[in-house]
Amino acid sequence: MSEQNEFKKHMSCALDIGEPLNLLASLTTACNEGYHFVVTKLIHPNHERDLYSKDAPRVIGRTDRLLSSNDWNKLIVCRLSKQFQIDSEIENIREHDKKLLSQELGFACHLYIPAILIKLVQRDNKNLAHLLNCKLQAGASFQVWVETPMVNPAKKSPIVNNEDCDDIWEWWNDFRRYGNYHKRIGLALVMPTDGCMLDDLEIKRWGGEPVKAIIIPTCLFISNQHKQPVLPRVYQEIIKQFLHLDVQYIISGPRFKHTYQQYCSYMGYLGKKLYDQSVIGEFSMGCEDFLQSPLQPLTEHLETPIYEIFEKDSIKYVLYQQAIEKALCDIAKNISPIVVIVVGAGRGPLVQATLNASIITQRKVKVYAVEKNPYAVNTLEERIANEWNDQVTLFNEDMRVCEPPEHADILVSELLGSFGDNELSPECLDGAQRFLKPNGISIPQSYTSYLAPLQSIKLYNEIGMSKTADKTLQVLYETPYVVHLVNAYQITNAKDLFVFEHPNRSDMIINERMRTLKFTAEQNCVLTAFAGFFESVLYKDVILSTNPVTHSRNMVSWFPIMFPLPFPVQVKTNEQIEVTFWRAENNEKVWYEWCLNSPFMGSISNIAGRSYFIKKH
Ligand SMILES: C[S@@+](CC[C@H](N)C(=O)[O-])C[C@H]1O[C@@H](n2cnc3c(N)ncnc32)[C@H](O)[C@@H]1O
Repeated sequence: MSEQNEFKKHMSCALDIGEPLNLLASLTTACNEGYHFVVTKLIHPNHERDLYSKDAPRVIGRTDRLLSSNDWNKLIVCRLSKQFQIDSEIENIREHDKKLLSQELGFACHLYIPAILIKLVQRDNKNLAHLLNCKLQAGASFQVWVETPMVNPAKKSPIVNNEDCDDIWEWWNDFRRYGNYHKRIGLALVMPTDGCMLDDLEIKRWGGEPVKAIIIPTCLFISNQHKQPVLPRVYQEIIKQFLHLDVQYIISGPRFKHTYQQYCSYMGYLGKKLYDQSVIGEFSMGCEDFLQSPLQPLTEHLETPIYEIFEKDSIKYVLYQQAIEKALCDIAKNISPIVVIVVGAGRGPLVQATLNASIITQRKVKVYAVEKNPYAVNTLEERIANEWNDQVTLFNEDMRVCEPPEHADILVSELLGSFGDNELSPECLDGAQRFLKPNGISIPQSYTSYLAPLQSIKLYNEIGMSKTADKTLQVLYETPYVVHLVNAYQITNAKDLFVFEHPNRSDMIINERMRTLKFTAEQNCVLTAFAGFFESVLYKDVILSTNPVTHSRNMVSWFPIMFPLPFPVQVKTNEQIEVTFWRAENNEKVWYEWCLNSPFMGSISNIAGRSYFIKKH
């Protein structure tokens, strides 16, 4: 494991030190106990502020010389001194609190505090949103962490009926909508003190929100047999859901049977334990929510690191080998050797899988490898000479024009992109099937793209932030991205979209497609994009899948593809999300277009492939 991964395994933990009289002493103690930063009130409890009387003290809080600016910026997250009623209907209260809050936010800016914590105490927080967004617009550098219970506390009250019991997510959703989903407004979720109240759907939706911190009340810790603090399994499961998000953990509340140091070292231990349990994590660590352009292997030669990553995914090759074994067994016994042509052979793993399958099934094979990348061919030449004893014949050509000396019983390829057909597997295999015998087998036999509606405010913002001089926002929001989705909520299960079968024996081969899909939202949420996956039938019952519900276990080769929407769309429970997708082509290129029909009628994204397309040559 790389050093960076080791580093990522470390949970960043903060201690909520309340309102200490001696900030420096409390900070030093917390740091010595292993905490990375502290949460405290910015305003010293001894400083009562009065904005109206003439001889009111001018002192706002502690002197900034108490800490270096670097320490203020790295070690202190602030709570506001009180719950400001800036959305009060009473003007005097509203204006008074607005002045105090403005002063406090100004002081936070002055100190270069990295984040401030605020609480929402009612549904309507328009004025608070207005003030905070003004500060952010005016250049305030802090993040705003909205402290929100994971479960609405009102839900637990026997006297509140369901209609009165607003979903706390709605408060948050309204608040950040006022600020147009500002990238510096995030969440500090408070762990429920009654774990059973949290349902799976709610947790998943929080997973698609910009969660910056998780607050763990000290009352949640219990003692293990060594009298050390531990979190009950139900809370560990919650932490697991947020493990790969970049969140900080804040320990808050009085200590009971344990020391704050013990809480901190337990969190360190828990982080390591949970990371060690997540198998997929090791491969994809460091790629979380990172927007990548889909590969164009047809027109751009892949490089060594990419082939290396492919080849690390043993599961993919195990599945291919199983499919080749089954296909070899199905070929008539009188055919020997069986001609297998591996098209797009890369550095040879599927050639190797074919030779392995030949040994296992005891069916003699003659293998041709077709690869257009001259640098990968270099490797294939070396393997033919040193590993494969001239059992393999190589063609350094495009499969669409290559003329092998004999026709194939089996045509093996892996030209699949994150959306199945998006690296032009259909076009390549349609070109290559000329040299497949009339009853020959293609592995894969088919692949189907899958689509699911997605909520990810983080990724929505990331796209906007990737703006450069040569890419307009319109281009960025109608380009698909390959992305390891972490800070995202898949709103419903994916549905199948486009199917491609090989060999394609129809008289007229058409790889253009158009289809409309409908999904039903299970809860109120925000639609920001569509996620794309694929399922491929390699041969008979050997399936390779990236669709979450059928995902090939431990396979890591493909991250999902994401088709963004130009702006977030609010969706209500049971509302229909309807989208139309096109796969279109001309002589030069293939591209997708997509259009939201419901709950909001959008315009067509990527018309004529103006922002994104896949080159054919
Ligand atoms: C996704 S990689 C798979 C490589 C290898 N088979 C594996 O599984 O690791 C696809 C390979 O097909 C090659 N390729 C793509 N289109 C091709 C074409 N039209 N003709 C020949 N090779 C092609 C690429 O250069 C690349 O090496």
